[in-house]
Amino acid sequence: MTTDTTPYAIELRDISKRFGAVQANKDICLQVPAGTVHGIIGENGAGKSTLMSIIYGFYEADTGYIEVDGKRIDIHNSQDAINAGIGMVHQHFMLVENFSVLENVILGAEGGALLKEGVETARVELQRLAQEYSLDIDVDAIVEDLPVGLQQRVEILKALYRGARILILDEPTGVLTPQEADHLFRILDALKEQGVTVLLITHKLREILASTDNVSVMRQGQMVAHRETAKTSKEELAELMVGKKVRLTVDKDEATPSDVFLSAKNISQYDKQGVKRLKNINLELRAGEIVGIAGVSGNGQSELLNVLSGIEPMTEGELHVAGQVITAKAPKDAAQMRGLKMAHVPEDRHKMGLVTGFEAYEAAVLGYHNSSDYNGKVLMNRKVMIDECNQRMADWDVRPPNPHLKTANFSGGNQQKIVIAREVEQNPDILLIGQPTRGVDIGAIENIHEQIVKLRDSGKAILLVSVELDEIMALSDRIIVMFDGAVVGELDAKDADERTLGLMMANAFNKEEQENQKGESA
Ligand SMILES: Nc1ncnc2c1ncn2[C@@H]1O[C@H](COP(=O)(O)OP(=O)(O)OP(=O)(O)O)[C@@H](O)[C@H]1O
Repeated sequence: MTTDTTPYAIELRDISKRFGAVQANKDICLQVPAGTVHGIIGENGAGKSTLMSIIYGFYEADTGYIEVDGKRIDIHNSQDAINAGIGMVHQHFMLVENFSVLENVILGAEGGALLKEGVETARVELQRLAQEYSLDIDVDAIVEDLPVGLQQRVEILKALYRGARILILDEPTGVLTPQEADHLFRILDALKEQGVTVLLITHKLREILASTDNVSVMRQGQMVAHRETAKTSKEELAELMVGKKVRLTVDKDEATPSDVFLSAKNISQYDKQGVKRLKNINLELRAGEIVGIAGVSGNGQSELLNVLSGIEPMTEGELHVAGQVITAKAPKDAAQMRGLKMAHVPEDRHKMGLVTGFEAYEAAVLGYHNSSDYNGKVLMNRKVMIDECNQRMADWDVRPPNPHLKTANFSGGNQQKIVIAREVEQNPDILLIGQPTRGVDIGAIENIHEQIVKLRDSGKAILLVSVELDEIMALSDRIIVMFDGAVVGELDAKDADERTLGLMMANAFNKEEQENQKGESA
């Protein structure tokens, strides 16, 4: 109970959950007042997603129970959670892509909605919800045509339509552009105003400070601290999460770039529909430098990484790498690019970085599995693979350090460490790296950034794509800005600030400068 005897919207009492040897949650207690946004933070593998999965009925707790509005409820599956007014927006959306927003929302909650009047009633209800919560969405749009930010709003609508009064958001901004993230936080304000309670999991302390009322910290399966957000700081929260002081900036000396390792000349790419996704890209990557690509996602950065890494062919242009000229007529695939000492950390670890059914030691050699280091004459050399995996898990602090755990069963941030370690430890001449710290906790970010700078200092070339402007500014020596498939500007990282980059990313920089000049001369 809260002090004024209003029951908490949700209260967790001594929740514990074990997976084999791993105690994922231990005696977790949490009290969340109604109409508040409650942040939950913790290192990768601390047990946040497990706890949310228990609340939403994906897992059953071994011991402990949950109260909603002061009443104990038994949650054995997601339907029980939905019946108790709990909704969840997952990191990976669960939508039918070729269905409309309306169809997605009523799917599984049809009741009478399958009948014609039912659909109309649902449409009216959806429009009302969309308006009430600032969701700004066309209910007849087809989901696959919507950008990720809007797809996420469909997930929120789905939960609200099912009557959710408690909404769980697991890393909701991981895939959003800064503008989409801002809109999401406006939606959270609207939800709060209507008395909805939000549980927000995020690694971004800036978001915690900006949008939550209270925050709880998990470490190694336990709840170790609760704070009122207004009375804490980034530094305190980082320390509470990791158990030691964390450096929140990147420490690096000035770059001394030398030989050109990669040169893209007039590279263009058309997609299957004939739309030009990459427009005459020219760029050079030199030994000993980190080049950051800034841009609102969807402006060609992913296509650029895919073409440079050999995952997709270019349509026009030339790529010069390690003395070889790669063209649309003489393309190379990803395996051949690896042979040119180019490594690639893909933006989406699930789709391209890992095979989630593989054990960690198998995933740790993916793409390099034909190397004679791992591939014996007849069978794979498992002992070498497992020994190496053990070593990397120790060096990169992968938790749990178990080479035989399926990669699906590692937490998101630990999956990311497995992928990055695999690519960096090949000691490539060129590293293409997309969203290196997505879903990664603050302590592990520090380590990943250090490793990237170390690679640069050993004379390697790094191309970094990230939606995190802070990360681009902190790591890069040079920043290239993309807009609508083209390079629209380049800056020395020393001259970059958030405002300039933001304007360049919206292709509005020169326009604003011109406006300013007009204003001055008037
Ligand atoms: N189905 C499962 N089988 C075995 N172990 C699991 C399973 N799900 C989670 N774990 C383990 O439980 C622990 C907690 O994982 P969880 O995903 O809850 O962490 P998290 O705090 O959400 O991490 P992240 O920030 O990286 O997403 C981890 O050690 C993880 O490997």
